[in-house]
Amino acid sequence: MSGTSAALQPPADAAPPVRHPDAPAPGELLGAHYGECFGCGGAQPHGLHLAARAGEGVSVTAEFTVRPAHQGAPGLAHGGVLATALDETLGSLNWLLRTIAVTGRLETDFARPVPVGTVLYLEARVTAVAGRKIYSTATGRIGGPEGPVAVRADALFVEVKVDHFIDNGRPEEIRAAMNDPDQVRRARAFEVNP
Ligand SMILES: CCCCCCCCCC(=O)SCCNC(=O)CCNC(=O)[C@H](O)C(C)(C)COP(=O)(O)OP(=O)(O)OC[C@H]1O[C@@H](n2cnc3c(N)ncnc32)[C@H](O)[C@@H]1OP(=O)(O)O
Repeated sequence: MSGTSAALQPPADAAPPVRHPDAPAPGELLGAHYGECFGCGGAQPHGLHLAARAGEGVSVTAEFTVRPAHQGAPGLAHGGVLATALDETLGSLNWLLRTIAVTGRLETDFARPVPVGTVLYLEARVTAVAGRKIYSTATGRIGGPEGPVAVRADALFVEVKVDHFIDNGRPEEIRAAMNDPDQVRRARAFEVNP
């Protein structure tokens, strides 16, 4: 069973997404937006270490290998971890729009169990943009990039200013991020979005 709630239906005045002219080229790895991110950061030992790659248009692909630390039931991936993989992949679409945005709503279908050791092949694309609202959709396949869909999600991301993180994040991590030139460069690249 699957379906999307009314909150995830783009309004009539929504526009197709526009790939930013400075977006990474199709095939290019996007890299982590933050080293400590549970979804994509390299500094989280039990994180997903999800590596997203730019696709055509406003789309990305990503792979995530389910490890023992990601279990829910014995030998199976935890549903929340799979939702995280979808959320992170959908979030990485914002690199192609050059927009800072956070997940407002995420609706997930779990269609097949995903065993430990499985590579989840994720694919996401933006479907529409309406003001600050970014509508997107993602699938996660198993057995190969063309394999059966195990999980899927529809999401609404909401554009925010960089102050969203500065005002709400724990001061220790904000201070450390602001003292990291690479982190500041990544944030600035998004902030000057025309
Ligand atoms: C540097 C790059 C960083 C990328 C990080 C990616 C990491 C992976 C993605 C994540 O996991 S992000 C972390 C999880 N998400 C959050 O922590 C967000 C927490 N929520 C908020 O901070 C606010 O609720 C939010 C910024 C989403 C919205 O608050 P605002 O006060 O800015 O906006 P507002 O409430 O006015 O809503 C703006 C529009 O979005 C709509 N909206 C907001 N939340 C919604 C919702 N949950 N469902 C449906 N619609 C929603 C809202 O109805 C409205 O529509 P209209 O413009 O048509 O009136």
